[in-house]
Amino acid sequence: MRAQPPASHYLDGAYVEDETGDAFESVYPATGEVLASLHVATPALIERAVAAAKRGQEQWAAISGAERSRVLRRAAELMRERNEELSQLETLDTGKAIQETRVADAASGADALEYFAALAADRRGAHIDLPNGFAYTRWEPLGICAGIGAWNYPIQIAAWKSAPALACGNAMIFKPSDVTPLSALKLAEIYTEAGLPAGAFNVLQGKGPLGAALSSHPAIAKVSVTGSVGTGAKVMGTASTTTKHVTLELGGKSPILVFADADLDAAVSGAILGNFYSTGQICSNGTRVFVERSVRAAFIDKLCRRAAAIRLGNPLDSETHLGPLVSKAQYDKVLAYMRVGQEEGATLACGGGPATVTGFEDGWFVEPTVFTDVVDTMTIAREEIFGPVMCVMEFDGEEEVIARANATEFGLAAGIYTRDLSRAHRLAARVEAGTVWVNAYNLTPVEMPFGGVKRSGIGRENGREALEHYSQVKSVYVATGPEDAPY
Ligand SMILES: NC(=O)c1ccc[n+]([C@@H]2O[C@H](COP(=O)([O-])OP(=O)(O)OC[C@H]3O[C@@H](n4cnc5c(N)ncnc54)[C@H](O)[C@@H]3O)[C@@H](O)[C@H]2O)c1
Repeated sequence: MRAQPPASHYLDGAYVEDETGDAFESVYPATGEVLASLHVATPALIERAVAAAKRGQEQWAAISGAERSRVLRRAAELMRERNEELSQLETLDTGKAIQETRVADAASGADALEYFAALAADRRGAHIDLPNGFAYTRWEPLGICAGIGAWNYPIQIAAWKSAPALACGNAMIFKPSDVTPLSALKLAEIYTEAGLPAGAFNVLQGKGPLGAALSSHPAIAKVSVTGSVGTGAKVMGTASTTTKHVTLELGGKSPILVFADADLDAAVSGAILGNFYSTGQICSNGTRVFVERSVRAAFIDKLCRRAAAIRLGNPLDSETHLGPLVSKAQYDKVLAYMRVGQEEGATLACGGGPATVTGFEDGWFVEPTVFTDVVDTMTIAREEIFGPVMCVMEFDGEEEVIARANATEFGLAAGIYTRDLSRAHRLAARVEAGTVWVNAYNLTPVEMPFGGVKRSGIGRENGREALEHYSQVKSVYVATGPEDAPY
């Protein structure tokens, strides 16, 4: 199985290769087969990308908002037309089941392009009346922005970052994760075909050191990273050396609160989607499921019956629910957490180990896993696992559960299942999270801002709020009368 792109990088409107950069490979997680061989960007290539982005940004920012909107809309159309091709590529690169990638990856990226296309044409400042004149504000682009992606939603992340950046008149240099390097190149092709000026969107391949080089480059004004809390902290440190703007979309250990009055079937669906979708590799997953004591047994019974029906299999088969984990490293990490959970005394209600899929014996498949009798201090209840591993805990009453839900360094998301809407709103205000779902979980429409509090991040993607993270306001004071000098 091959998915070799014409070259490793895309800059200044074309594919570019530089074989002097270290070689690395992208593999299909279901079989371990090599999909593509690529090279890491060299320092010379980084400089070429920065020079191209500077030219591209000047040209792009000089055209009208309405024109920028047309280009982004055309790119969204192309993404939708190519959804099947892009979904297959994403499934090969990530191992995620095609039934997911068809609806949640390029399609979600196209939503972002469309949404920010609409806003591109409507960027306007304020008029402020003053005693001796007036002031007005101008929203201006930042310049060159760097985007750094994680491997779980490669093309979606590239689109969620580049769409608001481009809408505001910036250029972007995007670095996908080296684990999933392929689909961002396809997005670059689409932008060029849609009429984006050369250099306004570039893709450089590489690992941590390339991310660090972009985060410290003096000509780059902003860096937006999606990744782990540790990486976010490093990026913030590096970016501080040149006082860059940062957006950090980081990890989580989010709570789902299930009250006794909830629709239990809906709560079980939320817990399943919020733990097993994308084989559990989602930042906002609700991996700590707190269930009110009186419904605990019924909840676990329904949950395990539903989990047992999850189909692991060929990721390219439309009937498959779950594919493998993305890499051997992630497979080893998730299995280690499954062992630690048992060693620390949690009860294994279902799953708990590697899974064998006929015809894909070399794939990195693991069983959807539910631990019960989990105590808040256990490792599996505190650390982000990033695999299909759910912890179920019981609670008695609102005060107890909100304190326990908030007792974490993370603050990405939370879910509340109850029929008592006063309680839902009361707790939505008290839970420390960037996004709260009431009687739903893990839905991220582009119209709604998304991001974390506490160590889960800074800044927001999506929604109108994202534009403020890709532009800066300039105040212009205009005097309409004489100014008295005090001396
Ligand atoms: N909040 C969100 O929106 C969101 C979305 C998806 C994933 N995530 C998080 O991402 C993590 C999983 O993805 P991952 O394993 O690819 O994360 P990671 O932190 O290992 O890597 C993320 C990206 O940062 C780059 N990087 C690594 N070191 C760097 C450095 N020193 N400077 C600059 N860049 C550097 C990597 O090459 C990669 O492109 C999880 O913690 C998950 O919660 C968050």
